[in-house]
Amino acid sequence: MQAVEIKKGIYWVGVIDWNLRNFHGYRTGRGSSYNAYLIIDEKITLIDTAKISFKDEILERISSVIDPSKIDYIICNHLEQDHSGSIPAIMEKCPNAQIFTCIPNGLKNIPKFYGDLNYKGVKAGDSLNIGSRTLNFIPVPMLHWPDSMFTYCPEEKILFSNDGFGQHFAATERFDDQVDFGVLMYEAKKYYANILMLYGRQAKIALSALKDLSVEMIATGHGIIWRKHIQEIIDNYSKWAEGETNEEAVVVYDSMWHSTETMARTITDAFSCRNIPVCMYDLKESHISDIVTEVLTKKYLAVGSPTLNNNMMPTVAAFLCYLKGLSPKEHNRLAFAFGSYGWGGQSIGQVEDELKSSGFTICLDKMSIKNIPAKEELENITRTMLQKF
Ligand SMILES: Cc1cc2nc3c(=O)[nH]c(=O)nc-3n(C[C@H](O)[C@H](O)[C@H](O)COP(=O)(O)O)c2cc1C
Repeated sequence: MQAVEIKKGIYWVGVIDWNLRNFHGYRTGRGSSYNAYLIIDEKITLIDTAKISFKDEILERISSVIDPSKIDYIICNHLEQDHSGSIPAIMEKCPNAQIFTCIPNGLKNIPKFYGDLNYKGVKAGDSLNIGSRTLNFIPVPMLHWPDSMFTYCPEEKILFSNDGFGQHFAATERFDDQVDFGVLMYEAKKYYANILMLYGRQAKIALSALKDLSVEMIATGHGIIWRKHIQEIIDNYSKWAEGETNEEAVVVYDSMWHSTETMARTITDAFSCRNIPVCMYDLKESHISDIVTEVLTKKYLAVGSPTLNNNMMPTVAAFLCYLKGLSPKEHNRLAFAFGSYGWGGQSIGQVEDELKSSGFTICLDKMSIKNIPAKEELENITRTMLQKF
């Protein structure tokens, strides 16, 4: 387990989690990594750690550079256990090390995680001299926990951004110019959609804090380090945080006997007839974390469910629950509901209500069809869609 020198005297000592496929409900098809960075200076400094299950691996990587007992400072940019979980194991090796965490929320909460250790709170504008280098602390509260912060090293022009700009992407390569750019940006978008979409306001504040910094490397807490495509990822974060959407559509549904599915196909076809790029997802086959990645940048969303026992289908309810949590309410996105039913037909109104309470503007009356759609009913959907779009 060798460290990777990312700049003279600065080492990646993280962990690659090749087999991670489910990260608190987010499907991580490409695995992930927990990136930690070791700076060799007068004060040996470790920035972030890794999940507790990988404590031996991170210690081995650190040991390939120095004896871990020599660590003076540990910067905890974020308390979540994928970044902080190995702190106790590392502190056993360097019991006199000082742990830096954000004031007030990091300092207040960290004892609940790791008990009584040598903590020091830092706030915006604070800096730490570690010898020939300085570390400046930039709290980014709610990006995506109250304690989240970035650490910036002006002498090296490196931003240690923790969850900001990260991606769940396991790879032996460490830099953005070494991996496929399309895959990398897709995974960065998927990360933003699933973890940060609801914090657009906070993302904009974080981006404005970076405006005056000279950054040559963004050393993320997950995935690949940015050094070539820094402007592209910052530009995309600005667009995502603004809630910019393209004239594109997403159609999402579940169906028991294909009637709602037939409606979904008709709706998809109508978008396509209007040259609105559209993708269609059956919730039995597609994962909600992949679907919200598309929703992030597409203007229209159509959601369909048949009625099952006076309700929408549980798959649709799960999708809408996830979407409601992530939806930035201030963005003007357009949506409508559709579905087939047998008698009461409650599901379609329920879907519409959920879309409204997720902050979507309803752009078309809900479309309900009793039992199997007749040809004229489908033609009516097409006509309505073509008139609207
Ligand atoms: C187990 C089951 C429960 C159902 N419950 C309801 C219901 O409570 N209210 C209703 O209007 N239709 C109900 N239906 C009828 C379906 O909504 C109807 O068959 C619809 O056309 C199915 O659409 P789909 O082909 O997209 O699955 C039920 C159907 C099944 C199989």
